Amino acid sequence: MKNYQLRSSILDLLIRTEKDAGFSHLLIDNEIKSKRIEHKDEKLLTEIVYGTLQRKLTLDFYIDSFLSSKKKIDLWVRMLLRMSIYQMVYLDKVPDHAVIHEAVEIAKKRGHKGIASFVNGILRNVQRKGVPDTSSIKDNAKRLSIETSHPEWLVKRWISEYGYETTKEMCEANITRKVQVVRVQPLKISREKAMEQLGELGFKVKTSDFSDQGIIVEEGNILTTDLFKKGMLTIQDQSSMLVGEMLEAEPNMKVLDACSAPGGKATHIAEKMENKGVIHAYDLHKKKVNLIDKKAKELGLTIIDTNPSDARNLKDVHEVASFDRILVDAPCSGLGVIRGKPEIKYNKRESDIENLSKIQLEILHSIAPLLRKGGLLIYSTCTVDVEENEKVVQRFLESHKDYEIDSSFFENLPTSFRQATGITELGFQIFPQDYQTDGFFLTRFKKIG
Ligand SMILES: C[S@@+](CC[C@H](N)C(=O)[O-])C[C@H]1O[C@@H](n2cnc3c(N)ncnc32)[C@H](O)[C@@H]1O
Repeated sequence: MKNYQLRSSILDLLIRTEKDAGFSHLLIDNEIKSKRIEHKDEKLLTEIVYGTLQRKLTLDFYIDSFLSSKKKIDLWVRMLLRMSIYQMVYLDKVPDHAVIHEAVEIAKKRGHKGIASFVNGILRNVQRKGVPDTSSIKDNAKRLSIETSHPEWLVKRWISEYGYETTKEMCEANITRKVQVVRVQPLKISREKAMEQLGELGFKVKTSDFSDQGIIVEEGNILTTDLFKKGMLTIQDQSSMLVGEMLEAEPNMKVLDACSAPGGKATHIAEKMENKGVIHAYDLHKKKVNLIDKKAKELGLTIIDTNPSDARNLKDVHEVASFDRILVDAPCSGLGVIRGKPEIKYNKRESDIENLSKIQLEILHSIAPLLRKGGLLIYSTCTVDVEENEKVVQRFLESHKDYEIDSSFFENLPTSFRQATGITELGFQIFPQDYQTDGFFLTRFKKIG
């Protein structure tokens, strides 16, 4: 693909992520498939799209410092400037003069000579003077917000919840690249054998500490392998694999997965159960539930019984005390997965958090009677926020005296995590900077009454 076409595709993709609030990883996948982007270009495209999105606020700070007045610029022009400055400042793959040349060509074709000369002017300034220094910004939250491209409300919120140092580390981790991690389907292939085969194909792999099924892929795209196509591997972040491990579901148990789509954890649990017993899996809509069926089919798992339902209505569907294990992997603000889905940090509002924590608690309240005495319930989210995590757990315990935090949860954690910074008496907050995973929260309750 010609440089011009590639840059044009990148620009279109970036505009779509902004306009449609689309998920960047899905848009990138579609773009790669639909335009048959060559392998060498695929890497560059992914790098520029993610990098530009991850650093949007920082790049806007740079752009605005070169504008003479509060000049309003069209979205596509701003996007073109963002992606060009991103390449000039953070990548050394393409020389600055080539980046500027391509940007000016695009500006000429999509706009007119005036816009081309405006784009040229700003980019030449960046080339000559460099980007402005942020160290003079005195306010810690504001500086961190600009330097790491997180909205100021979020930085302030995290500082008040976790302190400045942890927040800084978290924001910095969120602008690094996400590593690919896969889970082996152990009923089809052992982890050792899968790693051996991946090694032979030239992949750089290592084992995960989170799950005996996890493989970290340091280099190479797993989606193209036969192992993946034949359902021997599936993509799953390490922190989310910890749920399947800690639920301790055994063959022939009856399990409830109340918020299940797209089925990453349900299929993991089915593997742990050796595909024996039953998992009742729910999500809000048929379309979502179909995703669980699709994943189960790909992996050759047959014990997941799926149905659309609001988890808050399940107490009318199932008998009291009828489940051995329950998973509530709740809908959440997703602030733990910002590294892989940078658009989340720009689209979320602080008011969403309050609303979500209400729903999370309602789901827990309504499914609580369904667990049998002695059974285990995991509550998890892919977010980093006290309101949605520890506070929901605390409120649930206050109103359910028949439940307690299962202390063996902490003892059963893999040894390397037992002293983790995010462990409290209410659960385990995994920060994205701690193990290069998604940010994630999980805790395990035991029913005692
Ligand atoms: C974090 S995701 C679940 C991920 C899934 N457990 C996995 O491992 O693939 C949360 C899910 O909850 C669903 N959801 C939201 N509100 C719900 C509700 N009231 N009842 C059931 N599911 C709900 C969302 O559609 C979303 O698919």
